[in-house]
Amino acid sequence: MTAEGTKRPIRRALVSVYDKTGLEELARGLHAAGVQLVSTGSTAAKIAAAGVPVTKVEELTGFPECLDGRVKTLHPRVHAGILADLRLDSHRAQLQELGVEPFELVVVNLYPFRETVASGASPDECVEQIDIGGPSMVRAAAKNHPSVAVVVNPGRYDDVLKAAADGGFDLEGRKRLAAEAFQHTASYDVAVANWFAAARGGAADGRSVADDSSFPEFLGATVTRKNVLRYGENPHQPAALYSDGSGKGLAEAEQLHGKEMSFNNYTDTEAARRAAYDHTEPCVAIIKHANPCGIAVGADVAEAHRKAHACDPLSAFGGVIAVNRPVSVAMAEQVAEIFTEVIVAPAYEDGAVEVLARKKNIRVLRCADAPADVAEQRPIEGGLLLQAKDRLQAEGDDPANWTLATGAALDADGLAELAFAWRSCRAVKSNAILLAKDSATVGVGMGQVNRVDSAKLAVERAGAERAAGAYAASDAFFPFPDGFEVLAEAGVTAVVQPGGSVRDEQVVEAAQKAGVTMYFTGTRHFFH
Ligand SMILES: NC(=O)c1ncn([C@@H]2O[C@H](COP(=O)(O)O)[C@@H](O)[C@H]2O)c1NC=O
Repeated sequence: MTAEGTKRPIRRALVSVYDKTGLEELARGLHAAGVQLVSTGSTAAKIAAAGVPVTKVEELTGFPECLDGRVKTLHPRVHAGILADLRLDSHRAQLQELGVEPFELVVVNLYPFRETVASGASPDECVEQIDIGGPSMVRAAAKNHPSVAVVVNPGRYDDVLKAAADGGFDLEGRKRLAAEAFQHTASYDVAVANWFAAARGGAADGRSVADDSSFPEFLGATVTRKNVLRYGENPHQPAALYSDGSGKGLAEAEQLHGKEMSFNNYTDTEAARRAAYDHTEPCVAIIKHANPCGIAVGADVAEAHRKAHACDPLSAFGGVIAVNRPVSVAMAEQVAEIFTEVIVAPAYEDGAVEVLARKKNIRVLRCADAPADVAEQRPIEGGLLLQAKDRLQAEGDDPANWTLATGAALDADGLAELAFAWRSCRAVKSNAILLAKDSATVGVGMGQVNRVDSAKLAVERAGAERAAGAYAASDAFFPFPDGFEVLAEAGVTAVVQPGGSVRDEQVVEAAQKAGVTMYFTGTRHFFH
């Protein structure tokens, strides 16, 4: 059968919408195309006010809308009209017997449940905004797509009017609309289910009374495909980008210039933003393969960028840059000199994008918000792991709370240097050892399966001159003195580490012998 042959002329439409955008034009257009309209309370009132004839659903059902709108369309005269499979003689005959006329079009959009929750409304108000009749009609019409077209999005009204004037939607079109409709109700129900899961027990801190954990018993997510990417981590891996619909975060960043973002660009940019926003002063983080090749803070972003780049100019080639402040023209001029894959910032001063855009390929992203404090998910086969985000801790990450394990206490400037090293170390993956000077990284050791090799790498990267007098941070404790000794031999001034090893005493003794100041934070920041 041709697509033309599968068309279903639209004679009668059921319209019940919370969001009344475009409703008058839709009603006028449908009426002009000879479509009879049946509608609920305020939707019908608006259609009538636009001068378009409309039958109220109450006239159809012979039953008043009641219980504050909880029951309007939940009636066999409505649902039989939606669910009759008009391909079947038996269904058509039954409709005739029952005196029910079928609908060929259902236009519905739902009560604003998410928006009501986001507004901080009371539990009762949120519950009242759980639409029942709307999803019932949408699901019924979508199931019966061989006979009915269903529309849940005002953005589709132009298509509806074209179809109404042109013999109706064909089967392919009705299937597409049905798929959209089920996505719409699925995402709506997930929002409701998540809200219940979080609210169950009603504890103010969100804890479930059932098991006293802060984790919901049910975790639903609906994401929609935003882009198909060229490929994934490797060219033989197909990949795509999905958005959670919040309109926020890296997935929704605005691209101001440059080639399409790749899968690896996204993962590196995510890591770069995490690193840059760990600092409160103007900060620039340069990332390659999810690890920093330079992080620095400065009086302004141009200074921070110069210092971050100087850490490891070789590795910064082709890097991803994140900034926690608007990019100035001065910084843009510097970046434009260096091959850079991506730059992401909350904003760009006038003229900065134009300077960056001198390079054809650099991807320039604007992402207004700081990274959100959301729980982290990691899929594993058969499930996923969920953990709270590794936030900076008021206790262990504030030098005021550190314990001096050995050596002379640092003055305020020295402590600030060590605190910079500690905060930056959080951005380094697997056995992180980081050397810093003048609030800039100078040597980063990462990705090793033992801490000694990371220490050697950090020292080697820094070079003898920069390592001497540097401030060192280790993301986790030294299990033996050997890793520390590599740093001491290189001449570091001070080391900060969580402490907590069974051999802490030996490590502290080694520091004492070497005359190196050592602080314990009591907090660890693994990052894998
Ligand atoms: N209960 C019902 O029978 C019912 N039928 C339709 N609705 C919803 O009522 C709204 C439209 O109502 P009105 O036309 O009165 O503005 C739509 O969002 C629709 O999804 C209902 N409301 C909630 O469940």
